[in-house]
Amino acid sequence: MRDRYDVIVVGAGPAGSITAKTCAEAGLDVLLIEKRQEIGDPVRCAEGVGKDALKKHIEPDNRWIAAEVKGSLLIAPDGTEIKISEDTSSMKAGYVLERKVFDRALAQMAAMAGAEVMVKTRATGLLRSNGRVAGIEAMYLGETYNIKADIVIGADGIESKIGRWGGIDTSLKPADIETCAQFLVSNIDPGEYSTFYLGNNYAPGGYLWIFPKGGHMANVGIGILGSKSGDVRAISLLQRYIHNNMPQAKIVEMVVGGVPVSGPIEQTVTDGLMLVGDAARQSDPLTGGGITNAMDAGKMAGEVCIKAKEIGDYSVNTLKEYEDKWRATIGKELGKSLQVKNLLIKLTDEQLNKLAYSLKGVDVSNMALPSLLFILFKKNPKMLWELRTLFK
Ligand SMILES: Cc1cc2nc3c(=O)[nH]c(=O)nc-3n(C[C@H](O)[C@H](O)[C@H](O)COP(=O)(O)OP(=O)(O)OC[C@H]3O[C@@H](n4cnc5c(N)ncnc54)[C@H](O)[C@@H]3O)c2cc1C
Repeated sequence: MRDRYDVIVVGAGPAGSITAKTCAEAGLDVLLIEKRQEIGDPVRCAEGVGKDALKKHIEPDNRWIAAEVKGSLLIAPDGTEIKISEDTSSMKAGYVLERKVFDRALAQMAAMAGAEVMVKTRATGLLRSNGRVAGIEAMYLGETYNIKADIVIGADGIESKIGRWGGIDTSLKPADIETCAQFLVSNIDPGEYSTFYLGNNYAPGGYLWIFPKGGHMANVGIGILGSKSGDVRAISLLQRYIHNNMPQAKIVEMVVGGVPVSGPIEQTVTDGLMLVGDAARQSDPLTGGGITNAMDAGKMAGEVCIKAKEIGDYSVNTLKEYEDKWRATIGKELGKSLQVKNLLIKLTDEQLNKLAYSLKGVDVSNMALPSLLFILFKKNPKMLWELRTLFK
């Protein structure tokens, strides 16, 4: 480790590794640090991604693809099924990853591009110079180091402290967090679709998912909205579901974690600092998916670092280009998803059933989620009136 870099990236998840790789490929001096001793482990993810969104960044590799899924199956509270095919759906159809291997492969790409990678290295504070962020304080093997940089990237996930230390408000209210519990179970046959169960009985303000992982295994999890859960815990609902519906299942791994579902936050850059991925609350408020958004944002942030280095300006004036770019792309989609989520969480189970019935006789199998929503809106204008602005 040196005492100075062009860019320091804190957090070696998908956001951090893609940012580091993008910068290193352009010849910038990059340090990528990860507080855990193994990149990608423990997993905090259901590991579903869309094929096309992923392929923009990395060639699919069987080392980290656990299973391919044909599409998504949405199950209404009364059991009515809606099947959407893989090709056009934005519902996390495509691959179910082995994130322990995937995250490491992304960090390896950053390393191969020239980034220095350090594990078991935790950012513990930010350095400042002339009022701007100018590096980090880090803890490595019990020693504290001050490492300077022109730009610090906060890619430190939902638990991000970098933003707060940099004076950016990243606080999340209970209504902004989906609290999740998941078991990797074996001895089941989950089929070839990612399945989503909706309804308050399964998951208040969220959903229950079953993602096939190949070899008679699946990620079975529940996410519930902090503001809707009351005394109910995601883990208890999950245990009940497994007990009642998959008595033969053997639990081989457990995951707990939170997903930010706030939609776009006010600010993600300041002088010498940018936030990417979950640290910037860029996961989808409707689906909870954040892997490919994190990668897209990492690429955008990396490109802006390169530009900043070229012109020698690391102030918010230059870094703001990243904020403008992600808001115009990822941010727009997050805004729409937030609108849909905010309506869906208000619907009763009966209303959800009604929505599912209204698709009877309609072939939705090759429909993308926006088209599906449009049809639902056309058939249920009163119930979905709040969403009318989405279809202008
Ligand atoms: C239960 C669950 C299920 C999910 N399922 C899906 C899904 O199916 N599909 C999907 O697309 N998304 C899913 N997500 C969301 C997805 O996991 C995240 O959106 C994604 O990992 C965000 O990537 P990231 O790089 O921003 O953050 P992370 O992957 O969280 O990486 C942040 C990294 O920063 C490190 N770090 C934190 N603080 C410090 C520090 N001070 N110093 C050094 N390192 C630090 C952390 O250890 C971590 O490795 C799920 C999330 C949960 C909790």
